[in-house]
Amino acid sequence: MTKLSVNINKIATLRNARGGNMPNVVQVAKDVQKFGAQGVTIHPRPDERHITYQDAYDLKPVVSTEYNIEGNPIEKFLTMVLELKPTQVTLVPDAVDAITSNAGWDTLKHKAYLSEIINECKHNGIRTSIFVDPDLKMIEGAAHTGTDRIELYTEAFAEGYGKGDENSVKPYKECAVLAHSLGLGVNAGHDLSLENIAFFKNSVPHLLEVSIGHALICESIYMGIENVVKKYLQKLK
Ligand SMILES: CC(=O)[C@@H](O)[C@H](O)COP(=O)(O)O
Ligand SMILES: NCC(=O)COP(=O)(O)O
Repeated sequence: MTKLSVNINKIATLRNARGGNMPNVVQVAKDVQKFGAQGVTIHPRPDERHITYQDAYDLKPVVSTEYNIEGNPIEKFLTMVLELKPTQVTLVPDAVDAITSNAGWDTLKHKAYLSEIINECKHNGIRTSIFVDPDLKMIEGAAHTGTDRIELYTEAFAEGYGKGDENSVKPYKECAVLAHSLGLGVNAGHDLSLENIAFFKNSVPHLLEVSIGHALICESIYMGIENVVKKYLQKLK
């Protein structure tokens, strides 16, 4: 079984459009867990354009499943993570002005930097994961940082698969096999959807967790969030 962690960034995007509290991100986090999701993911960005740092604190008491906080480990982010002690922190090298995450870490170039942060998080009882492109060299580099897990950046797969190229999953399969052999847990995320998740899950071994947000919320507009969460759970069995 692969766990589903629902990324609720887009619920906050909608809320922020009017400045009130509708939809309520805390209530949505409670509900997706009630519908069966095994985790809640947030990715607060420095400009707080969707999930805010305050949301991260407000969500802590209601996330009874796995709480996964993603982000670039700038000082403010790291302070918050060390205070909140979520189940998992996923380190993502996103630029301040990036519209969304668009690359994984260069784990060779940033080995010392990542190792230091990972060590600190692990000392505080937080599981660590680092966002990486499906590149065998980056997986080997990740193993040398001491991280518990990697998160495979799945945009290239989603794009290729969407155009009918089933071979786009091959590098992910190879990276997952290597990561597992090196003792790393394997997560994945970005642009996964009801269209591509079953193929990805059935092709990539050792997949512990997927975090899905953008497509899941879009699909929920038409099908309802309870129904959509349950459809993902069915495909991830
Ligand atoms: C790390 C990652 O893959 C992202 O998908 C991210 O967590 C989503 O962030 P946005 O909601 O800001 O696009
Ligand atoms: N880590 C990926 C994530 O949380 C959600 O990405 P997306 O489904 O919003 O592209």
